[in-house]
Amino acid sequence: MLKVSKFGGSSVANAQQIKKVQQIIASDPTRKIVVTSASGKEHAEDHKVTDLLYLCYEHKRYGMPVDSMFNLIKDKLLSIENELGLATQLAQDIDALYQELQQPIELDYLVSRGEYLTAKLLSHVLDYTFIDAKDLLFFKYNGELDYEKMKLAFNQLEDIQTGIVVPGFYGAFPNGEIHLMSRGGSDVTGSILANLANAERYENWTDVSGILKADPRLVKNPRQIDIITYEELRELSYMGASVIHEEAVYPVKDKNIPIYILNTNDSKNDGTIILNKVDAEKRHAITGIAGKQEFSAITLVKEHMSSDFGTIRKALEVLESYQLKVEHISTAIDTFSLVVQSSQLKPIYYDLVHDLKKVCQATQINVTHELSLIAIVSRFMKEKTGMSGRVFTALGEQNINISLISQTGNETNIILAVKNQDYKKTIQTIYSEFEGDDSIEKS
Ligand SMILES: Nc1ncnc2c1ncn2[C@@H]1O[C@H](COP(=O)(O)OP(=O)(O)O)[C@@H](O)[C@H]1O
Ligand SMILES: N[C@@H](CC(=O)OP(=O)(O)O)C(=O)O
Repeated sequence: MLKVSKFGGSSVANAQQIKKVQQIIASDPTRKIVVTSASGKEHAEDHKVTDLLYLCYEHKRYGMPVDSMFNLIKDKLLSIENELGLATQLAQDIDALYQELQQPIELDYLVSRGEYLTAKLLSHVLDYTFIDAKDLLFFKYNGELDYEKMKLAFNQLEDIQTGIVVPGFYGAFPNGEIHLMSRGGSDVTGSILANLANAERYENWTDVSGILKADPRLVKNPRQIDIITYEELRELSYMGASVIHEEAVYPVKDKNIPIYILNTNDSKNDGTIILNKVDAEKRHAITGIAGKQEFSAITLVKEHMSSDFGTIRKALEVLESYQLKVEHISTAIDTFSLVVQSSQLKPIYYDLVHDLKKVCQATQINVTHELSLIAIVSRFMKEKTGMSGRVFTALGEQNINISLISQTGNETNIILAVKNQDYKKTIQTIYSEFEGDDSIEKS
């Protein structure tokens, strides 16, 4: 049986980190498929190679010099090669990229070079074969993954038993052009490869010991989640728990392949296991809390809406015509609110409000900006009473006003909107409210 091991940017940020990766791979002979992100931040003030490549592209676009930024990338990668005492083609590859940068260059191709160069370097360290993602991960022109084509390519790989390293974050369109995934996409590459390999497990190695009950940048020493379901993970990651990309769930879920979130800096820690179904022996109140900032709520008021048909549908059609994604809906009798990302709303704001008013014959439309969405996720929520009561009381005691509330019949989460200024305090307050609840009840 094989394991697919994906290493995030922090795991390949410098030579010391790469040595840890080498030890992790050497400690388990079934770790034959390795995916890597581009070299990431060594410390808080450092820059991710991916961010520098985006900056190079933007500078070039505005006719500004790129050399200082490009040299940061060059120095970072070459110093890793140097410290590890490797003799590779890296310097020539980087110089060739610099030459390409003097000509018109596609953004996706340029940014993908971070993963490409890092994976080449790692393949030398591990003595595994480098497989370019453009020859293994295929997209159709509509952006969907082409699993049939990927299966064929994967089955033709000859070096799996000796080990392969694949760059994450990109693949190719049918014409061979590079197509970049969304940020954090190397997690998805790992998940796709785990699916293709029918892997025993998908390991996602990062700089934290698994998924924590809250973002460690907001809550001091949050507890670690031992086991979580795919559904809970998807909700937490979509709502901002950035430790793993929200789309990484689907390829492994189909085949019931467990995901392990593990710490490159503490490889003995069991981390978090993500499964389809958990045979729980402990019931906790909440699995985790996550949140995202910068949302707007469009609130539409229409007299006698309760006796009308189709007002919400018409409003949703207007938003669809502007390709504006609805994050949440809450409804009352003659009014409803649609929550959207502020950055998507901004450029179309006046036209959209005008169209909504006309198409829905709204009495009034109010838009509230600077909102944050916070999700409280738990697979046990259904079985527990008083959860929302505790959340509201705890927030009330801190004078935090809740702008919107939503919960679906699944009862796996409660979603709240609060003002951006209350974002951090809300997450901290909810975390403290439930912190002591772990392992209090046995099933
Ligand atoms: N609930 C959470 N649990 C763990 N980490 C979280 C959570 N929410 C946010 N994070 C952040 O996610 C980071 C790991 O993700 P990322 O930076 O993408 O790592 P990598 O570069 O290894 O892919 C952690 O360092 C942490 O700051
Ligand atoms: N390097 C890409 C892809 C990725 O997955 O990175 P990381 O694993 O470091 O989050 C990014 O920064 O978006």
